[in-house]
Amino acid sequence: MALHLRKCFILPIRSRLVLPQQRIKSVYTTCDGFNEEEIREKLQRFPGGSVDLSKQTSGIAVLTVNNPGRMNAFTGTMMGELKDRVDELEQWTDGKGLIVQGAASTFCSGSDLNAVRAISNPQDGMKMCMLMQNTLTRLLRLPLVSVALVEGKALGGGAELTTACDFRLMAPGSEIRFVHKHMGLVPGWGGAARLVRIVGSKNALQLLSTARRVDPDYAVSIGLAEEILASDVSRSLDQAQKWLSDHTKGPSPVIRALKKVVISGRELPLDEALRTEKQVFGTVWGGPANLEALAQGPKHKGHNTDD
Ligand SMILES: C[C@@H](C(=O)O)C(=O)SCCNC(=O)CCNC(=O)[C@H](O)C(C)(C)COP(=O)(O)OP(=O)(O)OC[C@H]1O[C@@H](n2cnc3c(N)ncnc32)[C@H](O)[C@@H]1OP(=O)(O)O
Repeated sequence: MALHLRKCFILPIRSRLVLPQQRIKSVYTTCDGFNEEEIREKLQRFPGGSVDLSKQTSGIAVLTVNNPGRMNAFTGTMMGELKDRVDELEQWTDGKGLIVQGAASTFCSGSDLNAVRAISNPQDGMKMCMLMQNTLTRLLRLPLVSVALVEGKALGGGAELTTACDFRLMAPGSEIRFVHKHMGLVPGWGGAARLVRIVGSKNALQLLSTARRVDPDYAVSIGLAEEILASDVSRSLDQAQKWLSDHTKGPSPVIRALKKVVISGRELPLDEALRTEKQVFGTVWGGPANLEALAQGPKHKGHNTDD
């Protein structure tokens, strides 16, 4: 074990965040006994569905959990595909926004119970856990403003997936539900750690210990969701696109830099967050967008500076 550890290079937390010109690092590495190939090979035995990604010239991408015959439950192969899509998004340097949705107007009903039954031993469960925690942590750390578009049901791992986005928009009648207690489980994809940071530990403990249905009104009241969409289900994605484009108006490098400084403010001790902020500031100060704004002179007279 000692020899094994000496071979590992444990990255300090600051180097695991998204820094300029640096790949986002994973939570678990070989030092933690994590072998991605091994768990992905095991999960390959549970095929079905897909995780689709469409990147638009607007700088907004749409990631779709696509397994409608099973309420968009994650099969084993879909867990691997989600990781591959996050890899793709990390390489997408023109991007500034991301919408995560489910197919057929419902979000996601968590892990495919058939896969769960087949890997229900602690060792395999924790390996699946490490794969999904790595992926969802990197998803949240992408330099993209991300929104979970919640229609229908987001249950179990599906509820955890909503917490791996910066924001949540909910369609009328939709629900987020941490059903883990009823499965004799706790969240394993990082959903508990993120939920505490979103709604606070009291609300998080209530949602987990009651496994209650969180409808849009309640979600907004506890800060789990930003807004409730208009009732026209056929336009949910359009509404989410409009909401996100309003929140990402401006040059992509600036929007990406803003997400980076918020990530470091959220995850790093103050001194390190300040150092990261200075580093990111250096990537935009005197950059094209800054120089163009200076050339235009003062323009922020009205309340809405986006006019
Ligand atoms: C903890 C976390 C983890 O892995 O760490 C997890 O996510 S464990 C998984 C946590 N998720 C759950 O416990 C949700 C389980 N699913 C449900 O409670 C229900 O299906 C709802 C999602 C509420 C939808 O109910 P509804 O009556 O509308 O439809 P339904 O139940 O007939 O489901 C339609 C079809 O989707 C399938 N289906 C639904 N959810 C599934 C799932 N998670 N895994 C595998 N199949 C699933 C059903 O078996 C059914 O297939 P057939 O027509 O062929 O019968």
